Amino acid sequence: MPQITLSNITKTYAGSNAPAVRNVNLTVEDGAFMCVLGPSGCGKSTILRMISGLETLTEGEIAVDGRALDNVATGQFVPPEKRGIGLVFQSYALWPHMTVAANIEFGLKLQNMPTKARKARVAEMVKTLRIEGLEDRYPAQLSGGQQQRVALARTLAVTPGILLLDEPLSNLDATLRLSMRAELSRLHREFGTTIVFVTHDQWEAMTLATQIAVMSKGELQQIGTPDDIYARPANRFVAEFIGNPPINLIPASSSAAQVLISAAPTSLADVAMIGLRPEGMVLNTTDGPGALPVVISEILPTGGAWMVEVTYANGQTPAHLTHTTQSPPPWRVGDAVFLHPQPHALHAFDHTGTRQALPGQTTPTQTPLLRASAGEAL
Ligand SMILES: Nc1ncnc2c1ncn2[C@@H]1O[C@H](COP(=O)(O)OP(=O)(O)OP(=O)(O)O)[C@@H](O)[C@H]1O
Repeated sequence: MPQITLSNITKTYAGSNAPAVRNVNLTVEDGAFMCVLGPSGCGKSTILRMISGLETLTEGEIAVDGRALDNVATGQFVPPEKRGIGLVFQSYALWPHMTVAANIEFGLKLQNMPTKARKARVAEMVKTLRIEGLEDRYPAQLSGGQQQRVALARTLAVTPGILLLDEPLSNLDATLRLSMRAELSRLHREFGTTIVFVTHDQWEAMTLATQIAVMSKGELQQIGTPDDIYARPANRFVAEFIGNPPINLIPASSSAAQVLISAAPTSLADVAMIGLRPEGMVLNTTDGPGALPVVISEILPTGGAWMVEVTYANGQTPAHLTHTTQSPPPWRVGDAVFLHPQPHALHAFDHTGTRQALPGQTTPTQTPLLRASAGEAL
């Protein structure tokens, strides 16, 4: 299956003075499930549309297995229909006047596949996508989730080496999203297709991706495995964007940060902000190195888990932190306890927002890109 390479790609739409995508370098390895993740308007769909050929580049090159599909310098441009790329958008764009079977068969007819082979392929896709019994219905007679499956079946029927998915699950309810996620994962395993999946949903990206590319304001912030992105965020933007509830951030100059970091022998000279993941701390009644004396200010059950808000009031500026736990907290609002940070859950960020590895921590496997502009994005 193919590898996709984006080299220094920039896109500035006509009439706009700021690029929607700026100087992005990204390699999607053969057989990868790459999620492009970021807030609305950060340029995710633009990247996908450029890979598909629906948008042209302003600068740079997109290549598949070393063959340029779009190269601004040489003027090379392969039209979308010649790229061998399947595309599924948020709106499924099924042909309304064709039945489910005819929709799936459509691309195979264009490929001049003989009738018998075509029918067999449609039957295979219907089975794979679990839409048996719906073959003779029209799109208007299907639920959103069924339409979604038909759109995927139609795209996968022509066995594209590359599959581009733009928020394909966003119109589905929570239960259907969950089962479609599992289905996408299964399809990726079965077909080995190289997938680029655009989403603003961090949970979707964390559960599906083999690699995640996090974007902000048209720029790539970090590329890594879900674990890299969560445990070793390259900068403050990534640390804050990933994680729910979000990471606790405390100015390094505050006395709360000084206490928390005292267990990790390090100089805070270059550090502007300390981050602590909500699940990366223990509350108990024992003092110790790095333990922060706090008071429980709120306990919120969230169904099988609890959010515990705590306040540290000893310094000049009080610090409010959120803790999450899977066990029922034995505390009551107003109880005084000690907060013990777990070393792996503590993060330090410098004045540009770039993460500084603390003693015993590693730096991200693939670092970022555009250090200065990552700072700008904060
Ligand atoms: N055809 C266009 N002409 C001009 N500007 C555009 C066009 N398409 C997108 N943009 C702008 O480019 C930027 C990136 O848009 P894009 O659709 O790639 O973002 P996105 O991350 O996919 O957002 P969303 O999650 O909301 O779909 C936005 O500021 C958007 O307004």
